[in-house]
Amino acid sequence: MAQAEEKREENHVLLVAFSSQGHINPMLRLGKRLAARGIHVSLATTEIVRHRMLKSSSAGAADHVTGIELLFFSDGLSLDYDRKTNLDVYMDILGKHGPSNLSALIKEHYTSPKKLLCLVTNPFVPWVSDVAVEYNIPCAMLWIQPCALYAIYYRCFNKLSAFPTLTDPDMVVELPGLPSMEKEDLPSFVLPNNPFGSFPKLFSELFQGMEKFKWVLGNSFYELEKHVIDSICELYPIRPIGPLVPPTLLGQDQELEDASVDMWKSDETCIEWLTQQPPSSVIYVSFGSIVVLPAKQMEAIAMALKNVKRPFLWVVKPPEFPTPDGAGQLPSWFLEETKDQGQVVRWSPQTRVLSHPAVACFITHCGWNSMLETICSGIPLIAYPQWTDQPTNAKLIVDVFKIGVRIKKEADGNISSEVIEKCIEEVMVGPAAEQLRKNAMALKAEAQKAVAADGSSDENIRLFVEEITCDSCKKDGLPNVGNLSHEGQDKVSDKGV
Ligand SMILES: O=c1ccn([C@@H]2O[C@H](COP(=O)(O)OP(=O)(O)O)[C@@H](O)[C@H]2O)c(=O)[nH]1
Ligand SMILES: O=C(O[C@@H]1O[C@H](CO)[C@@H](O)[C@H](O)[C@H]1O)c1ccc(O)c(O)c1
Repeated sequence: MAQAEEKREENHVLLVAFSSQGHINPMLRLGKRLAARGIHVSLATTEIVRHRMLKSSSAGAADHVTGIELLFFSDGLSLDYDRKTNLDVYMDILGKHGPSNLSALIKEHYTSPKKLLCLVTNPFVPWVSDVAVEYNIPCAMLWIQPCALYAIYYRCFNKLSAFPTLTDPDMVVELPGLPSMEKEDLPSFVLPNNPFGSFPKLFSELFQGMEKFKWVLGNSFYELEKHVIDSICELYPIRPIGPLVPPTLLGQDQELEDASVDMWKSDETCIEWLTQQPPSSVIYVSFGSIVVLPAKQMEAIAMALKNVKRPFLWVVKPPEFPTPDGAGQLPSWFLEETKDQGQVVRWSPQTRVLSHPAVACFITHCGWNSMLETICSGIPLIAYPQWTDQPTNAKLIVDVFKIGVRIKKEADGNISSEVIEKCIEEVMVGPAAEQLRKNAMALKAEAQKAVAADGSSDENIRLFVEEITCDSCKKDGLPNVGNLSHEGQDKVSDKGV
């Protein structure tokens, strides 16, 4: 036992993630890249994850993911509490109980916590940096959204730029390295009508206290977001180390195992069905793990899919708790009237779907994991963003990456099936569609280059490992330098920021 503990502390990094699949999986993939460079890695998250993992698989344990040990602490709520509907309460209770429960977990599992090389946290659990201070361990943050969002929040919550207010809700926001943004392009948490008070509070504390993080790593790649990455490098640099997606999507060794958890059991039958479809013919539709669309919007999508008469694969994830008025449910006529046209599943093996040759495009809520997976599959997107980072991600898809189109809402906030049908035709037929496909394939190639040996992201991981393991850096504290693999950020290290 004493020997095992000693090993655990030697060259060891502890990752701490918020409980959602889209937050844990990029952390695990970062863990895998650190492990490939000789670091021992564990990941701590809350008990609800263990519960969901056990429910989704036949395995009797949830203690390891491809060599990464999983540790769990309580978020202070019972397992059957509806965290999604009561998001503000959840974030508040997690912020109150998380720090002491994580601290107790560290004490229980590590005899000398000080020997940990680093704690790595993600944005929804920023208080991990206070636990790092308690044990005198350096702390890094893995930013799990586009670097653009990091730059927007940094400027907004440090009051460095003007953002919409109750008196000027329609102002256009101009920020360095980004296109002009109207209110529908901004993250919902910075808008005056945002109903989730916990997030502006959390982000204000996070972005006004960035000095607690010695490193900010980003799940993105330099070539994808160079202008905005350069624009923030003199404020508080972010080093892109992604995309953190399964190795098979990156053209890496097919034998390399992915590091990820599944909180829902995926329906593999859709892969057999895809195999029977013509190449580049299928419209894939999914809104991720959290979004539940109102009945009217489900109806508009259903109608559009039926009318375009193309094969489709639609993920309709049953809501975990009862929803009002048929939200998240298929219209009653849909399955019967489209039975020879498409498939509906409750949860798909999404990365296998996106890289399947039969898939032509993806109608998506624009969660960042889904977007990165699509970029790495080289297919165009149809953006239908809902909240948080998604509106800005949609703006990036259309105006910066130029790999898709966006479903425009009507004045009353609803969407019409005609508009969706038009978007589908735009990404599937004609010279504009051809250009989107070309752009998507070019970004896929850039993503593969970034993570390959000596690529920009690989170089940033190498640098991070060098810095967390270097004795003099540990003792003296590190300058917060950005990505040294390109010119813009070299300037920062010259100035010794
Ligand atoms: O049917 C599905 C839908 C989604 N996903 C995965 O769930 C994650 C969703 O993360 P994202 O950031 O896109 O959105 P969120 O669900 O967090 O809103 C992605 O990795 C998807 O590959 C999946 O495996 N099957
Ligand atoms: O933010 C939540 O989940 C998703 O995270 C992705 C990475 O940050 C993001 O790109 C995507 O748009 C989000 O939907 C999230 C929020 C609240 C909650 O209770 C969760 O379980 C997850």
